[in-house]
Amino acid sequence: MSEQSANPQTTTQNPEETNAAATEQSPLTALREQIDALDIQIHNMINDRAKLAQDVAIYKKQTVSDADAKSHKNPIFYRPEREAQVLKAVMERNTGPIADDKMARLFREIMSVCLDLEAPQRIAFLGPIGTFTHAATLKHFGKAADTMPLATITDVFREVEAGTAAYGVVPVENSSEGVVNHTLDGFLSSTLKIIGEVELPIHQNFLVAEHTKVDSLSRIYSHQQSLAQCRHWLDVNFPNIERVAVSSNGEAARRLKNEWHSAAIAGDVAAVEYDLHKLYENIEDNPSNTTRFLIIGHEAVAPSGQDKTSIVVSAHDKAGALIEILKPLSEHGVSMTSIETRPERPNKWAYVFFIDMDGHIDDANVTAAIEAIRPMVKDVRILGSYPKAVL
Ligand SMILES: C=C(O[C@@H]1C=C(C(=O)O)C=C[C@H]1O)C(=O)O
Repeated sequence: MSEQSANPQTTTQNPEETNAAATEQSPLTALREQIDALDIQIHNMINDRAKLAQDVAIYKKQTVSDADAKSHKNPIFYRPEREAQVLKAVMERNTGPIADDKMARLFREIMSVCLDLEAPQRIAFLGPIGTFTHAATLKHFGKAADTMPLATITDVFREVEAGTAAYGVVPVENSSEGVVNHTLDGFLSSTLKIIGEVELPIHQNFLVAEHTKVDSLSRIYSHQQSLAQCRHWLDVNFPNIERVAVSSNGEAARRLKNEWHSAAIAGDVAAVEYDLHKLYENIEDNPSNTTRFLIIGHEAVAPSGQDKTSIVVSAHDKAGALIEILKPLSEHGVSMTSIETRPERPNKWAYVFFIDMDGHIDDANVTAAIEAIRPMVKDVRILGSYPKAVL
């Protein structure tokens, strides 16, 4: 992004319009003058906001506790609960004509650059560039984040654990394909916490490059899940071209560079990254297809007012164990939002349950429910309390 002066005072005009305005000011010129005047105010206010964020950064540095300073812990600049509250407030007070979610996205980007000014944040994600996880990363952290594509979910866990990246983004479930086992299993061998979630509607595009000969297409590349999500559309529109599954949608898009007879199925981020043209948009068979991603990190998150808590429970291998575990939740009025079962490796026929519930671990009823589960099971681990996805 280019550097801009902190206090813009000048405006530029199209010379043709300046000539027209010399004789009589056109309504267009008058409207644009008003826009220019507002832009100056908005511009200055954004920089004023950024200066306050810098003051917040100074405060955060000063208030790192002595114990933390001794163990060389850095202050925590990124505050997911505060960002969720800011975005929620934007949506609640918005009166239009700009839609609530679009207005929130503008503020998302403003916060992204403010946080970057406080301290740049490196975010590892399941790559390569152009995947839906990349899109989810930009949606959650904004475009100022220093993003780091990695080849596998295990790599994302590892780099965040090692501190190479402050946070990581991994897919956890798709509304039509189900859970991503690698991500759930990642938590079984890691001490990382869940610090946020992001939901992304999955829209697939039929992409071609500048040099593609659209009339003689013979091959289409995509990730196997995306090919499956567009199966019916492909059967109807391109029944005879070869479908080739590759490691990711980003990789599919990348391959078009050297091939004139191939197309790719991928999302918007891939189209932009690889300079491809959308021959057809929204070609997914199920238009409400959504993927949920988790943000992983080291620090616990304070309550935002609308939170979720995730736990993993290792149950005793006996009949009725699950029913027993779920009872304390309803007894304490905690609503469970999802449950997934995974084998508890290396033990044969033993299982762990990943349970998501409404509320924060600081809420008395959530703590009470979890404490009531504890004596019934081999182990309970709190994976994290974090703000529900806002955007
Ligand atoms: C300014 C702060 O730091 C960061 C930037 C925020 C913002 O620009 O509003 C919000 C939360 C933090 O991620 C803060 O903690 O308030």
